[in-house]
Amino acid sequence: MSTELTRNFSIIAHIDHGKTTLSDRLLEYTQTITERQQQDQLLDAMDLEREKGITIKSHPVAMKYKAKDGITYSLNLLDTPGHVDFSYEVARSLAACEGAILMIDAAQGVEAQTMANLHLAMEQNLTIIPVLNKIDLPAADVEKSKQQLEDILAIPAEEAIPASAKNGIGIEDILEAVVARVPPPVDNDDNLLRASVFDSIYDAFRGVISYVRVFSGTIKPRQRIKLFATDKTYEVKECGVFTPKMTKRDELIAGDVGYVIANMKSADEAKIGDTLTDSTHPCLEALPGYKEIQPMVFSGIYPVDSSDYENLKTAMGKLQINDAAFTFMSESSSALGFGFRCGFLGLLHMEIIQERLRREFNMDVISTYPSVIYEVTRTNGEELIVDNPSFLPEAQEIEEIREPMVRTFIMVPSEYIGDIMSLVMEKRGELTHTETIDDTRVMLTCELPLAEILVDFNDRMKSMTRGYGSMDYEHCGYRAAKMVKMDMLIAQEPVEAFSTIVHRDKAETYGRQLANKLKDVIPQQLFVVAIQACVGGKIVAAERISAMRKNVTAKCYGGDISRKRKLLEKQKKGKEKMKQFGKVSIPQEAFIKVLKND
Ligand SMILES: Nc1nc2c(ncn2[C@@H]2O[C@H](COP(=O)(O)OP(=O)(O)OP(=O)(O)O)[C@@H](O)[C@H]2O)c(=O)[nH]1
Repeated sequence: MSTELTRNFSIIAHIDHGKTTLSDRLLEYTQTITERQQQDQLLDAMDLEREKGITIKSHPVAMKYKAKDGITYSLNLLDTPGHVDFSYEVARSLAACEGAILMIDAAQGVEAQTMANLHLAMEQNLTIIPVLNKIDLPAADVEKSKQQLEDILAIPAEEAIPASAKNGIGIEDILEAVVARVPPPVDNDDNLLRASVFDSIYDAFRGVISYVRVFSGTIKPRQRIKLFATDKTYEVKECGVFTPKMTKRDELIAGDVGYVIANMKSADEAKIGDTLTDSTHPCLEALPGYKEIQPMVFSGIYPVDSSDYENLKTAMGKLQINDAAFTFMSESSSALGFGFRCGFLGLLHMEIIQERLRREFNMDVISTYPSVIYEVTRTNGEELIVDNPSFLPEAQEIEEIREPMVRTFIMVPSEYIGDIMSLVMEKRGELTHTETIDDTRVMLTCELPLAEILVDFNDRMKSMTRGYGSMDYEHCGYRAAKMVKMDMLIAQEPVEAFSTIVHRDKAETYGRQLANKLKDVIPQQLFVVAIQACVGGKIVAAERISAMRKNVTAKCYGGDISRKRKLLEKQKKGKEKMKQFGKVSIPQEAFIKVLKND
């Protein structure tokens, strides 16, 4: 079967540049959906996506388009998430395409994520169609955006298509460009089935649904298929395409983008990036690019009320079914009780999971300070991966610790360069490249430790630049660093919920901040309590809480025994909510306050 009339493409853009609006307009123009079916931003199906205004999951859709040459083409559009946490999904979706529409808001110009997403598309050798969107806005400056295309992205300005996704301007030009410029898929002539799984979801009624791009051969119901990563075989129950609703087809052929339902039990059996083939006539090699998604950021999530543990576990299980990138395993902490160690793709992903636990499952949770993954070489040559400070070996057993680094693109108005550079220095980063974007803006490329941008980097960059800065990052390997484990001792007892892995040069400052906070939240005891931040047995910061004798019955002179007893009862109850660390009792709220504040 010929793939001559098929075009597979994605839309990539900086957040808010109009990707979802353009997708909707393309569906409307090709009459894939009627205007009546059309709701605003149809492709962003999840509630949270709508609320946050960002696309999280990729949604493919098949369209028929009768071009000016009179021929009807099959167009497959793969929507991609805009945020860097999900760049793995962007890369997978792009691998299923031959072309990409690069959208640029003509009022804003090229932004940090425009660059990052364009790099991903160029790595896959895709044909790029630049679209200058929002030309209806008075602030739109098409000429300036064209100049930026040439200067920054090295894309010829005459290739750009001016458009307004909102008002439906330029839509036909975009579709014509897709047909004319994006090459049709190349069919492998051995006819063996090769399909790449670029997403999989779990549906309560239909089980696991794998989103696939067929590169060669065909998929049909009742065919036996095999997945490369697991070597497991399945029988195809149904296959079809997205219109955007799932629509059954008799077969999927080379070049098609669609879905396959086989008898799979859980979403992680159909791993994203895996290759699917026929089990009786398999292809010999998997398609390139199979890679497990690795969570980059870890944090403990604990139920505030310990009786919610089982409910929390069930809720996390449900979330994981549709989000293979989220991982969790049980862990316990003497301070927080039983909970889970969770892995995320990045901070936004972490925020989304926490928010969904609260909203969709009504869970009141507390999460510990986020940590990255460290690579550790022991003095005996053994290699370790450490995502939890408690598992870091003793300092004398460590030969080297390496931390994950990110290449960060920061686009800011020129007058803020100085401020941003000091922020980057403070965060142990290095400026590697500066480029002038236009007469008012520059783009700084920096290398920074991931751990340093986790918490407040983006917020501080935004407030420093009064909201005019934008940033994006990509992972760029590991680098050796002087990392140490810092313990907090309260009355000489280490409290592991507060242990962290920090850079040696920052241990004092961080230790002082934490000791100070703890001093405010730990109640006075009957004796002096020392709070000490300790690195390798050496105290780097300390605070003390003075002693107090809290005699709750002092005011009850005379013989009011029942009142006295009541007060003592009350005091006892209060104690139950405390956690005992050696001689000191710390109330649960103290942990929540310290950990939540960070
Ligand atoms: N004036 C104007 N506004 C537009 C146009 N296209 C999109 N918008 C608006 O820009 C905002 C962002 O558009 P979206 O389509 O959600 O952007 P997106 O790129 O899909 O965003 P993410 O899904 O977060 O990556 C919305 O408020 C749109 O209504 C346009 O051509 N003109």
